[in-house]
Amino acid sequence: MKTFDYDAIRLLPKKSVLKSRREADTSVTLGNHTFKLPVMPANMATVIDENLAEWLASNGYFYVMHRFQPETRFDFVQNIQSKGLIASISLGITDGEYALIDQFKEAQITPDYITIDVAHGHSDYVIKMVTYIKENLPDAFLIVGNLGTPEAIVEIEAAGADATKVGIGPGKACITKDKTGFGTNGWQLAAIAQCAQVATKPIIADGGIRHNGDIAKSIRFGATMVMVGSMFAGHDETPGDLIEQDGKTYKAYFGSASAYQKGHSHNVEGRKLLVPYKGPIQNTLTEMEEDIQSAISYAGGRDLNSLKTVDYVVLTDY
Ligand SMILES: NC(=O)C1=CN([C@@H]2O[C@H](COP(=O)(O)OP(=O)(O)OC[C@H]3O[C@@H](n4cnc5c(N)ncnc54)[C@H](OP(=O)(O)O)[C@@H]3O)[C@@H](O)[C@H]2O)C=CC1
Ligand SMILES: Nc1nc2c(ncn2[C@@H]2O[C@H](COP(=O)(O)O)[C@@H](O)[C@H]2O)c(=O)[nH]1
Repeated sequence: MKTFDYDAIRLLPKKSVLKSRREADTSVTLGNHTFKLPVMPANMATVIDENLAEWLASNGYFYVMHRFQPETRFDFVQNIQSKGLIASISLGITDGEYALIDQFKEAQITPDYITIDVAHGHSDYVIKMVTYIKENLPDAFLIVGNLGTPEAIVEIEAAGADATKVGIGPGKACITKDKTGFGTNGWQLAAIAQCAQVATKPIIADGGIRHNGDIAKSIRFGATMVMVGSMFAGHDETPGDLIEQDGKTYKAYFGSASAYQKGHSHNVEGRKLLVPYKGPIQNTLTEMEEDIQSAISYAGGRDLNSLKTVDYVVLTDY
């Protein structure tokens, strides 16, 4: 099996048809809605909170709220939908999560997007949850993760997922490969390519995005959108206090399977690190948009579709 990752790939330019990069359209449709960028912040406690979720929804960006304050999710959905905004939440697969689905059904409230968020999404118990959600909240757009193989994509799509999320262990706060020996760390982009070959529904590339150019590369190899953790952590709007160290300013970024998030030390697969403080998140989103517009121009097109067919080289020294 040939493997490669983001750093080994260079996309090859085609003749541009744009007078200005500002003409390039970076919008993407997922389910019934169209968003400004093919990018979403990771559903992690140090990346998003309810305030940022509402800001993103109000400004045309997709988001997935995390599941680590489980008791707030019902009110969150009710509140954000009362403002005419999209509700997008995460669920686990433990018994209590079924009760939340029942609560939504009884109240006749359907979150617009639900993401099943577990480490190993290719699981009988994930399939059971997919089935339950599709039976009880059929109008919710269901994203299921995380997966890392074509077999998993085929089975989870067949179970009823509307989109799948690919990436086992490429995240910056991740220690899965060291703790278990498993995952797509080091070959995440090739894993996306393999999964995309069998996928009939959108794929979200999750983890390992270190540069804005990695967004274009993800789309070239089959992703519809990307999920970004560490690059979104550290902003004014992301959760956490500023930390001063050696004259520099940081914010904490910790894995959802870190002892810090779990509150215990069993089955830890994540770590805590500091990321540089980055100021307002709008600046980062604008830079991403401009870089994706440039990428579309290099691809010789007018929108994200043009990225899907560009040629590329694999650098052999990696
Ligand atoms: N993308 C990635 O590479 C990874 C992401 N994460 C993130 O960390 C958070 C916690 O993940 P997770 O531990 O799945 O969530 P949970 O702690 O909610 O566990 C999921 C459920 O599945 C059971 N389970 C069975 N086998 C596994 C397995 N191999 N790995 C994990 N759970 C298993 C667990 O039981 P029991 O605990 O008794 O085994 C638990 O009931 C999530 O937000 C997830 O996205 C974590 C690791 C990797
Ligand atoms: N193996 C682990 N993966 C984790 C954990 N917490 C989150 N994640 C995954 O990382 C991405 C974000 O990656 P980044 O490279 O953009 O920082 C996130 O969406 C999860 O899929 C964890 O504790 N362990």
